[in-house]
Amino acid sequence: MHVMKGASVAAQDAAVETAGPAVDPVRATEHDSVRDREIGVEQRHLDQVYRRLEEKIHEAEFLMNDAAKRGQVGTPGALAERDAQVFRAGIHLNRLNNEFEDFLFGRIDLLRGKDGKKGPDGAYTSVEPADDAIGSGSTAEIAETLHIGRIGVLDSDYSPLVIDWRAPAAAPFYRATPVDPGRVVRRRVIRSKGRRVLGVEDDLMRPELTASLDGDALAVIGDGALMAALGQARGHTMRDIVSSIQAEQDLVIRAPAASVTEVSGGPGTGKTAVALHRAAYLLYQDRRRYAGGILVVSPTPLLVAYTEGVLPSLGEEGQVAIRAVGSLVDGAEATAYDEPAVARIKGSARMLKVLRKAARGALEGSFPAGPGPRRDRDQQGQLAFGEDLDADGDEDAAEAAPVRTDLLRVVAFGRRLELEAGELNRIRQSVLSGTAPVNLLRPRARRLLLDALWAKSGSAQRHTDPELAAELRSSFDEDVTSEDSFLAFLDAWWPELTPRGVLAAMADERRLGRWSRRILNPGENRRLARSLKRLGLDGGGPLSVHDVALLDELETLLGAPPRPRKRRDLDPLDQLTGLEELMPQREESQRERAERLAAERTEYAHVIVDEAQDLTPMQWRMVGRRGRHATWTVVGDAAQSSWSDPDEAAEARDEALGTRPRRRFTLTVNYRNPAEIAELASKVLALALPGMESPRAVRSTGVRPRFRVVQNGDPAATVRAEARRLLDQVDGTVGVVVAMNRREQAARWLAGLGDRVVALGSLEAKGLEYDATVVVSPAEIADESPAGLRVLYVALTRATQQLTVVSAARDEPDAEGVPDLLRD
Ligand SMILES: Nc1ncnc2c1ncn2[C@@H]1O[C@H](COP(=O)(O)OP(=O)(O)OP(=O)(O)O)[C@@H](O)[C@H]1O
Repeated sequence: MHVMKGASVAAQDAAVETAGPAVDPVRATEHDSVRDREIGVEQRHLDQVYRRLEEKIHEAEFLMNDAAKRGQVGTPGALAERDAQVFRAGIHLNRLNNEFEDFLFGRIDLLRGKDGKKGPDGAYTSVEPADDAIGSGSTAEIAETLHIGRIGVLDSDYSPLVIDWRAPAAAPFYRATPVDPGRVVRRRVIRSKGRRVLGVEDDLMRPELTASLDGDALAVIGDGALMAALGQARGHTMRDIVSSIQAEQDLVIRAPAASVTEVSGGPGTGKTAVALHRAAYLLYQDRRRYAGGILVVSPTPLLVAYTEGVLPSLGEEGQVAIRAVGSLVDGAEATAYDEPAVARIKGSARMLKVLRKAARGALEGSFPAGPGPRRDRDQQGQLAFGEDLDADGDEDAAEAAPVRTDLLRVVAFGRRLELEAGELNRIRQSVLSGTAPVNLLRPRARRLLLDALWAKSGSAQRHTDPELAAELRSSFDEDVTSEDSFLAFLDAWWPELTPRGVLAAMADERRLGRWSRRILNPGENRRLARSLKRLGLDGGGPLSVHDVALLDELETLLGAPPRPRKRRDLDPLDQLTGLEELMPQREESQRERAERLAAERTEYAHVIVDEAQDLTPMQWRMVGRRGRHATWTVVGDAAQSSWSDPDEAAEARDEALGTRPRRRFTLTVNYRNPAEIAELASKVLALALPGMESPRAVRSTGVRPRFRVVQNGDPAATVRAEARRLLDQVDGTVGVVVAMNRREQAARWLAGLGDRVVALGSLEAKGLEYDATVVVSPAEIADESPAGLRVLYVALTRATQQLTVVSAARDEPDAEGVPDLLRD
């Protein structure tokens, strides 16, 4: 591997480890003994850390048992806190023993600081060295050594054995550079597995110094912890980057949480990794504030699955919800994609107007032959719309004959009273003239019906005494509302609408046409209606990813109908103290309760949007509703946007983020793609967004992308052969990226090749990475949608090692097989 940035002694070291005889044996032995000695030093430290952790767990367990024995010692809060401590300590030890390859991963050796102040973690706080820290002849003594790990551990004398990576004292581990070293002389990355230290890699931040530690010269072993991490084979899950976070990334991770943090950067610059590490950092910084939960919005379930393990590996679980944008609404797990033309309509801000009309229109007697939407509940309580109900009704409808909504007929005070279509319509319009959600207007509609019937009854004039008049009125209302015919009418005339029900009603092209007049053109109207047919008559069918934002909007427009309150015997103490909220429920543990609350949560304290460039205006509205009082971190790359109208989305984004001040960061280094692949991808970037700069690739492999041309029009054999070849070449995963409509075909092409290789539609490749990729027919991907070139750019930037481009005839490949789109 040829390293493009900084000098690599790692290559030499690798040679020592693997090539043996190629290196001078005497030097190699010396080198090895220094390395072994340094590994031994770190091993002793790690042993000490484990001893201390075990001690702490025993301490916590003892306290716990002791407290339990003595029953009522301490407040419930203190007991719960102790419980939580034992629980956390147990988790940590379990993890330390089993999961982590590198619980302790870093170390910095520092010069004496300007002042002698220590922070809460026991480390000196000064960033700059004391004026006399460097002696004559550039000699210096190491004054402080800090070990950095996934959690902080204090020794019994409160000296720091391990500093939490998120603590201020750990920042120099990430920030120090030879240009701006601060107090750091040597930065060491420690590789360990379980309780065993396997290796160390050092970077010298002040190579000009002759530094010593406890009288011995400071040893320097290898370098390139970053390069080692980047060269590793990729699996099906993302790894954390905690031991090699780079300075520009660290600035974002530790940015203050106020308002909005916006991060842009090209493919592979670590935006997703940075966003997840930031979530862990924020929780560490201010756990109380973020107890309100952190929501990470991810574009696809595949990316959710890919990134899900990162936070637990950083010691954080429970407070962070990573949700795909198609799963933000409870009960909706959408994975289907609409064709681009339909997605474009559903995502557009114009849909808001259509939905507003639909939400109200669904109520009106706009259905042929009088009857309104039939109330018909399935298990999920969804409203089903009768498709153009026949006025004659069904044969077997005798017991549930459709209720007329153009005439209300009741008997009250022994008199027959009627309201006719015109009057009913006037009442409805008057109720609807307000802006309140439709379902919440039902009580008002009911009241106006009663007013109109009361007026008809002529009873108002019977008493002049206001008290008697009021009494009479109230018994009139009781009389009317206890009549089945009135209740049945109200249910039919002002039914409780559900989002799915209204969406399903929009599948009728004529009806939708009325609601979308002058908003969508007839072609768009037809497409939209046709796509919603998938929901079925009862609205219970499968949703597309874009339907979910419409559902969420409808939920707001319709409003949750008022539910009758559950009666329960109130303990007067409950009301006085709110104890019910504070006390742990007996039948539910603290932890279960936390999980339940997290599941029920609809608003969050912090919202992180990954791949933000892809949110449509309607999706921005949906995400915005979940963070109305939140602080935000928004990461994305305009060059990778699969949304056709970036200006419209930017507007919706501004609306969601409001006027909160924004802090902007740009990441500039591509850690994923070797230079050879990045260079090829930049050709598409130049076509998609002329003038946009590509991020700088940090390494090069010397392996150029390969080009293959499909024979006889069927890509199966060519793609399969390439996938097989790449599986032999790399240790990790291989991704085959095709146009969306070839997804299923492509899975068949790869049948039997094992689970290291996967087929992906172009939109699904978003955010993911593989050791090697095969991109099939760039032209086909580019032609899929108005944003096709940007989608192709995403597809071409997924590989960490090797890339093969397979062209079909429409790609117009040249003699070398290079498709037209990728030529100079
Ligand atoms: N500091 C780092 N140390 C080690 N690996 C890193 C570092 N920064 C990023 N990486 C690796 O680079 C790859 C790309 O990171 P990530 O997926 O977060 O980038 P991204 O900017 O979100 O990319 P894209 O926009 O293409 O989705 C990942 O494998 C990540 O682990």
